[in-house]
Amino acid sequence: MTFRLETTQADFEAQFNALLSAKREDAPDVNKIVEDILVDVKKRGDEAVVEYTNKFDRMDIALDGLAISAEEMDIEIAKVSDEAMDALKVASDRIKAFHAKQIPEDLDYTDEAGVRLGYRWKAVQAAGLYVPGGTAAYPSSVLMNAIPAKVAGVDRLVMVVPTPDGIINPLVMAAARLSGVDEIYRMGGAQAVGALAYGTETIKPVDIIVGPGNAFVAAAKRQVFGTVGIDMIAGPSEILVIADNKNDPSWIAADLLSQAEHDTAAQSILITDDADYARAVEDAIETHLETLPRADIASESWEEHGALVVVKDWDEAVALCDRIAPEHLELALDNPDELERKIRNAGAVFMGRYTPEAIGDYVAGPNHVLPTARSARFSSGLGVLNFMKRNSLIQCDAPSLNTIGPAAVTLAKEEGLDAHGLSVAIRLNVES
Ligand SMILES: NC(=O)c1ccc[n+]([C@@H]2O[C@H](COP(=O)([O-])OP(=O)(O)OC[C@H]3O[C@@H](n4cnc5c(N)ncnc54)[C@H](O)[C@@H]3O)[C@@H](O)[C@H]2O)c1
Ligand SMILES: N[C@H](CO)Cc1c[nH]c[nH+]1
Ligand SMILES: [Zn+2]
Repeated sequence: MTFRLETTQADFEAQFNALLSAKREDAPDVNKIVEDILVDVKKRGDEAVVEYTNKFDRMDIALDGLAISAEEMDIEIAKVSDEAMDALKVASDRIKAFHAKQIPEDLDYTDEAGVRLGYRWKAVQAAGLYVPGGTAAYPSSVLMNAIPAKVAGVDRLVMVVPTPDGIINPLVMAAARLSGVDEIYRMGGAQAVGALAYGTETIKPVDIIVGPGNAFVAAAKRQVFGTVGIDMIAGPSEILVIADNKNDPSWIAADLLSQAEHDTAAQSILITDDADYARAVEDAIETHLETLPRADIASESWEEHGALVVVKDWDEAVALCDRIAPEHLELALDNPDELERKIRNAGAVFMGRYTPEAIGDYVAGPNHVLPTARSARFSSGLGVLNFMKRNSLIQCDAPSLNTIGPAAVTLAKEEGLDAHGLSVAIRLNVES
C-alpha cells in the first residue's frame, strides 16, 4: 500500500523510518548469484558470458557473437527517424556543453621553501559503460555515460548493453556513435560487468566501470570494485516532489509517475503541506495510470514504494528530504531557491513549477546518472571527474631539499626506516 503519512500523526517517526528502510528490490540471493557468475566469467571468459547472455536475455549467439559490428550499427542507425536523430543531437550538444565546464584545472606552484608542488589531471585509459536494457532501452543513458568520458579524454570507451531476444535498439546505437563509443558488446547483467572487469578472449579489461543497472548489475559492480574503479551504485530510480497546492495535481502526478514507470522497485514520494492536495495528486495518478503504457510497472512501484507525506511547514519538508536523500528532488514552489539553500542531500534538484525531472533525464545537460538509495548523502552524479584522476607532482632542487630534507630524515629514523632516511640524507648539502 502506498504510504500516506502526516507528520502530526503519533506514529509518524516509526512509519517514516519504515518507509526509509523498506527493501525495494525483491532479490534476496543476488549477491550469491552474482558472485557465482563473476567467478565463472573470470574462469571461462567468453564461453561463460555467451552462456549467461543466451540464458538471461533469451538469445542464441555463438561464441564469437558478442561484439556488435560497425555494419550492424549502420543497419540499426538507418532505422532512426530524422526527428529522433535531431532530438538526440540536441541532447548530446547540451550534455557536452555542460560537461565541458567540468574539466578541472591542474595545480602547479612553488612554495616558500622553494619546492614545486601540484597535480595534473589525467583521464583513465579505458572505461566500460554499462547501458541498462532489461525492461527499457536507454539511448539517453548512453549519452550521459559516454560524453563525460570523452570530454575527460578516455582513450578507449567500451559499451555493454543487453539486447533481450536479440533486439538491438537503433537509437542506442545512434547515441553510441554520436558520442564516440569505440567498442560495443551485446551483454548485460553481472556477466557483462565481469567481462569488463576481468577481460575475456573478446574484450580487453577496462580501468573503470560506470553506469546504472538493476540489482544484479549493482551487486556485480560492488564485487569487482578494487579490480576496477566504479562510479557509484545507481539503482532503481527515485523522485521526491515537494509541492504546494498551487500546482496542477495532474502535473505533479505525471512527475511522480515518470520515475515510477522505470521499475517496480522505483520510488516516488510527494511532500506537501495540504492533505486535500495530496489526495488530489493521488486521484490524478490513478487517472494517468488508465492510459500509460507502462502502467503495470508504474502502479506496482507506486503501490509498493510510493508515499504521500503531509507536513506542517516547509522546514519539516527540508528535514525529511535530507533523510530521504533522493536521487531527484523537484521543488514545485514559488521560491525554490529559498528551500534549496537549506537542503543538503539530493542528487539533482529541479527548481520551480516548469522544471519537470524528465527534462534532466534527457536534455537539460547535467548528468542523469545520480546516486540512489540514500547515497546522495555522500556522493554526486556522474561527471567528467569520474573518468579522471590526479597525479601529484613534487619537485625539489638542492636548496629546497636542504630546507625540508632534514625533517624527513628525522621522521624516517623515528619510523625505523633507514633506507628512507639515507635516500634523503645522501642528497643533502650537495653542490648543485
Ligand atoms: N540511476 C540512473 O541513472 C538510471 C538510468 C536508467 C535506468 N536506471 C535503472 O536501471 C535499471 C535497469 O534495469 P533493467 O533490469 O531494465 O536492465 P539491466 O540492463 O540493468 O539488467 C538486465 C540484465 O539483468 C540480468 N538479469 C536479469 N534477471 C536475472 C537473474 N534472474 N539472474 C541473473 N541475472 C539476471 C540479465 O543479465 C539482464 O541482461 C532500472 O532499475 C532503472 O530504474 C537507472
Ligand atoms: N530517470 C533515470 C535516472 O533515474 C534516467 C532516465 C533515462 N531515461 C529516462 N530516464
Ligand atoms: Zn527517468
